[in-house]
Amino acid sequence: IQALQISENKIIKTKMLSRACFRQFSASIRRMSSTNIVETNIDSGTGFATVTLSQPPVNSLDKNLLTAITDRFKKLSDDSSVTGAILTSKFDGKVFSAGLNIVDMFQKSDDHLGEFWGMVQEWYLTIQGFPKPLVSAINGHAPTGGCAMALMSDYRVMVEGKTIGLNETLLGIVAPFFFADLMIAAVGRRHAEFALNNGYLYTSDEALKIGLVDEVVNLDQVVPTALKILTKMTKTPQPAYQVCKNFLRKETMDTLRNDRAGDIAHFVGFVQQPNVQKAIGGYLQALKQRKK
Ligand SMILES: CCCCCCCCCCCC/C=C/CC(=O)SCCNC(=O)CCNC(=O)[C@H](O)C(C)(C)COP(=O)(O)OP(=O)(O)OC[C@H]1O[C@@H](n2cnc3c(N)ncnc32)[C@H](O)[C@@H]1OP(=O)(O)O
Repeated sequence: IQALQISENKIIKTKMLSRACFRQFSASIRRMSSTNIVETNIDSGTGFATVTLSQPPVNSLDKNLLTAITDRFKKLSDDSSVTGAILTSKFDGKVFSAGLNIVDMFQKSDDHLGEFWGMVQEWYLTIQGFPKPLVSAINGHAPTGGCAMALMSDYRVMVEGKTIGLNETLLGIVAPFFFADLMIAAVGRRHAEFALNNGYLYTSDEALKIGLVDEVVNLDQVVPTALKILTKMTKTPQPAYQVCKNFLRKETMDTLRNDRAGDIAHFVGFVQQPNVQKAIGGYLQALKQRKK
């Protein structure tokens, strides 16, 4: 009987302990009501939000994902309990993001293209204007728009052995001016001209050499390294951080804000050209056939 009582007490203690652990865990990690394509967890101890892009197969930025990311960052901006954020991908070791969804630019009406580009503008203005420290944990390939999204963060930690770059010209399209300015801000005009004109995709190590990313680490160190630097960045007095970030980024953002309709018209006119459509169609086909 005594033995039974002891083991029952042990069970009760174990249950109490696991409940306490659960309470502690749920108190420290808050899961934001996320869409399943953008998962967000907030650590209530540090106030760090981890935003994980989770749209299979490659996080291509279609209308749904652009809207979900934009909404998420707007909420994180407004949430005073959030001190900073990490942007990463669920498909670690594979793809951070494959950039804008090419299907959204192929054989579409002017209205579809216009709406799509309006969402691209909003996505750019929201992440680039995110007032808190933002670190990209680039845990896979980041071509074109995936690279642009990483460039919108304040620090980039990349996994070894993958590729990153604004390689639009290889598709027969041209990176918009606000992508180009992101590259110029990171690597300077000389490297940016070479990178954009030639649609150059950099390996992680090459990207580190020109300053396109700030650190290259192995896969299991990507997020921990991003957290370490975010901890440092959030120690800077935040009103000063925000004012400084806004001041440094304002000019290009204002150029876009002041003529969003003109920029949309420019995009639609450019993409609807028969030779551009032909190039996009050929590229899409090549992507599909790569696997065969
Ligand atoms: C007069 C002068 C005016 C100048 C004006 C300028 C105005 C603006 C002009 C227009 C600007 C447009 C800007 C565009 C920016 C972009 O972001 S374009 C996006 C380009 N993206 C890419 O090139 C990346 C392509 N993808 C890849 O390289 C690879 O998929 C990968 C390395 C990311 C991953 O490789 P892997 O893991 O092997 O996966 P895959 O088998 O290749 O792909 C799986 C699946 O996804 C499809 N897919 C891949 N990427 C995209 C994409 N970006 N969009 C849509 N779909 C994509 C791929 O086809 C596979 O589909 P299936 O499974 O075969 O169906």
